[in-house]
Amino acid sequence: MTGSVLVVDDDSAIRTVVAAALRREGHAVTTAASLAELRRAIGAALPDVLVTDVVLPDGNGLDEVARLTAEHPTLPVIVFSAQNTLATAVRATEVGAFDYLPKPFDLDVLGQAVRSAIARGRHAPAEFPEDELNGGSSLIGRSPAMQEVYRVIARVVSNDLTVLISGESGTGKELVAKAIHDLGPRRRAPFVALNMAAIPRELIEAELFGHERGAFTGAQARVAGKFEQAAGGTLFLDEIGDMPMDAQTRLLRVLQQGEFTTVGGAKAIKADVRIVAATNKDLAALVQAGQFREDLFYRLNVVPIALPSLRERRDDVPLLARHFLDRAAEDGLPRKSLAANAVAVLEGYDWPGNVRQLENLMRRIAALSRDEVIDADAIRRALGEASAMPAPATRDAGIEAAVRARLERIAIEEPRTLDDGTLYDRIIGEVERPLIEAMLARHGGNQLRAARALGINRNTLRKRLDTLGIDVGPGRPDGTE
Ligand SMILES: Nc1ncnc2c1ncn2[C@@H]1O[C@H](COP(=O)(O)OP(=O)(O)OP(=O)(O)O)[C@@H](O)[C@H]1O
Repeated sequence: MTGSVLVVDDDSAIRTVVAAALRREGHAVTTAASLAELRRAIGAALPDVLVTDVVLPDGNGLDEVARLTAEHPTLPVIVFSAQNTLATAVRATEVGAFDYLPKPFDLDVLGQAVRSAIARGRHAPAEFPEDELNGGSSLIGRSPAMQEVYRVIARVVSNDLTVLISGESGTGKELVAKAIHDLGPRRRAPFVALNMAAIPRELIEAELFGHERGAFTGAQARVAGKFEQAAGGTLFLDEIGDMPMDAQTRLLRVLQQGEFTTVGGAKAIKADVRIVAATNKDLAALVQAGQFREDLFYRLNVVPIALPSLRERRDDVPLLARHFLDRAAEDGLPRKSLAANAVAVLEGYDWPGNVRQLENLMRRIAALSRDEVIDADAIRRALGEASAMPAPATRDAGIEAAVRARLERIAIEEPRTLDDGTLYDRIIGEVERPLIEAMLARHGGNQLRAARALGINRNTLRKRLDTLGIDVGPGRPDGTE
C-alpha cells in the first residue's frame, strides 16, 4: 500500500536517505527541515503519513505532533528520535504518534511502519499528561536492546493487555513491570508483587486469592489475597514458571472468567487487575516438558517483553554504574567516581547477576572503598571479593557468619541506620524473632510451654512478644495447660 509521505528532519543526509528509501517503495515523498517548513507543507496538502524527528531547529517535534493530531485526528505520525529514553517513547505514544523509532533505525523497519500507518490509520492517543511520566525514568539504558524494550512498554501502558517479561535474574523485570504500572492509568491504585519461588507451594493459592476464616489449619481470620489487594491496579506475578499446576489451573480460570473465589469461600469476586508476569526460565520449554500449562502460557504471553542480559548491552554499563554511585551518595554513602580504566573493566566483565550484581558492586564499593576515584584494580578486587563472599543465609552458615554478613549488608544498603543507635535492638530482635516464633509454633502457641522450652521466664517471654510485636493471634492459649 503506497501513499504520500512528509519527512521532517533537520539533517539533510537523513532526509535524503529516508526519502529515497520511501520513494523506492512507491510513496510520493516531500521533505521539510524545520517546524516552519512542516507547517507550510501541511498547510499546502495533508499527507497520508507524517514522519518526523523530535529535536528541530525551531522547536520540539512532539509538541507539534500533539497539536497536529488534535487538529487532524486521521493523520498517522511516525516519530523518530535520537533522544532514546523511555520517556520519549511514551510521550510519542501519548501525543498520538502511530509509531516511534529510536535512531539509528533500520530503513526496512521504517518502510514497514509507513505501510502499516497507511493501512491502519491513526492510533487513539492515550489520555494522561506529560508530568506524570517520572515513574518510568528509573529505567536506565540507551542501548538499542533497551530501545526495543521501551517501544513495547510505550505501546502497552495505556491498555490492560497481559504482559510476560522474560530475562535472566537481575535484568530489571520487576522494574519494567513497575514502569508499566506507574506510567499507565492504573498508577494511583496498588502495584502488588508475588514471587512464586519465594513462598511455599501449598500457600500460593491462599496468597493469590485470599482465604476465609477456618479454610485450613491456622487460618484464624479472613485474609485478602493479592488479587484483592491489587484491585484497580497491577498484579506482578514473578517467577511464574515456579507456579504449581493446581494454582496454574485456578489462575487460568480467573483470567478466563474475570472473577475468583477465596480459598474456602463461595462468593465470586470480580478480578480488576492488570496482570504482568515474569520468568527467568524458558516458559515455552516448560510447556514442552509438561510443567507449564500451554493455555495459561498463551493467556499470559499476549505481549512478550524479552529483557536483554547486561552483557548483551555493555554500552549501558558505564551509565548504570554512575547512576548507582549517585544513588549510593544520595543514600548517605561517600560520593565516588570511576577512573577511565575502571569503566573499561566494568564493560569487559560478564555480569552473570546482571544489573542487580552491578548495583550491589557499586554500593559495596561506595561503602567500603577509601579512595574517592575508583580505579581498575579496586573494581577487580571488589569483583573478586564479591564472588568469594559466602551466600547469605545458607542453612549451614554459622550464626556468627550470618550476623557479620547482615552487618555488611546494612552498611551497604542502609548506611544511615548503622550509627543511629538502633542497631543492637534490631539485630537481637532479628535473631530472637524466628527463635520465639519457632518455639511458639512447636508448642501450638502455648506461651508457658514455649517459655519453658526456651529456658526463660513466662513474663519475660510475654514482654518480648510485646516488644517484638509478635502476633500470637486471638484465642491462643497463653499459659494455661
Ligand atoms: N534498567 C535499569 N535501570 C536501573 N536500575 C535497574 C535496571 N534494571 C535493573 N535495575 C536494578 O537492578 C535490580 C534488579 O532488578 P529487578 O529486581 O527488577 O530484576 P529482576 O529481573 O526482576 O530479578 P529477579 O529475576 O531476580 O527477580 C533492582 O534494584 C533494579 O532497580
